[in-house]
Amino acid sequence: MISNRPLLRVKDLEISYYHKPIVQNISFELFAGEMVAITGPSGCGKSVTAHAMVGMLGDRWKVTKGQMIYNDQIINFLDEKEWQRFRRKEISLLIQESLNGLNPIRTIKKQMVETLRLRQKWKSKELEEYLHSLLNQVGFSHPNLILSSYPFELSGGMRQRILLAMMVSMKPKILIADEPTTALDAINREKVLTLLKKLQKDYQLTILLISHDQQSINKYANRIIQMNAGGVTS
Ligand SMILES: Nc1ncnc2c1ncn2[C@@H]1O[C@H](COP(=O)(O)OP(=O)(O)OP(=O)(O)O)[C@@H](O)[C@H]1O
Repeated sequence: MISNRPLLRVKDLEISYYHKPIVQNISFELFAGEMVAITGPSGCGKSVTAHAMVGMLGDRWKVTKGQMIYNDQIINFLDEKEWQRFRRKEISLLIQESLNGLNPIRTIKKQMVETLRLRQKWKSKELEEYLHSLLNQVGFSHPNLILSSYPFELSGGMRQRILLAMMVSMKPKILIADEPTTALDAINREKVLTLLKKLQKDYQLTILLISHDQQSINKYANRIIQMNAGGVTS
């Protein structure tokens, strides 16, 4: 069920690089439980906006105007430690580069266990069962095979689904997926988007999908936000 109170409000946001405004007039709201797509021409500021929402703008970037309000709290001014906590518990960002974020010399199991231990202490049997259920949820019917694999042994689509499982295990309220399917072939693209839709339903997860793929957006999103060089028009 989609709530009628916004979980996140972005109000008249301006983001600058070296004090020069690059992205301006960004205003939109996200409601709990919906999947919203942001689309717009290349370079209009979709990724920069997504990074601002999780406190991951680079050194020379700054939010110079406007507000980001999450659950009635202004989050513009969180410090790095607070952002880290925020990214684990509230809003997670899945970006193409996160695929490289999987450590190539560690098995999937080691990496998943590390992530899960960030959230809570586990007894080993429970941990094992939870790992299996997470991998089942993202569509793997032979979790043991996946857990003993190294990232290079898996396809891009499989790695994407593992990252999603790891993010979901942190139980964020909002997941921002920035072009999650661009590097994938049509079959894997469909798998990842179907999975996002399932996670939205199963966990009441709010999803912000940044995508150029109009067909997928129309098929999967509850609502579309159109961004352009002048900001957000919806
Ligand atoms: N590291 C950077 N240094 C300087 N300018 C940058 C940097 N990253 C992005 N920009 C600029 O910021 C603007 C917004 O870029 P952004 O990547 O957010 O666009 P986008 O809408 O996500 O594009 P795409 O759809 O191609 O991913 C663009 O004008 C881009 O050139």
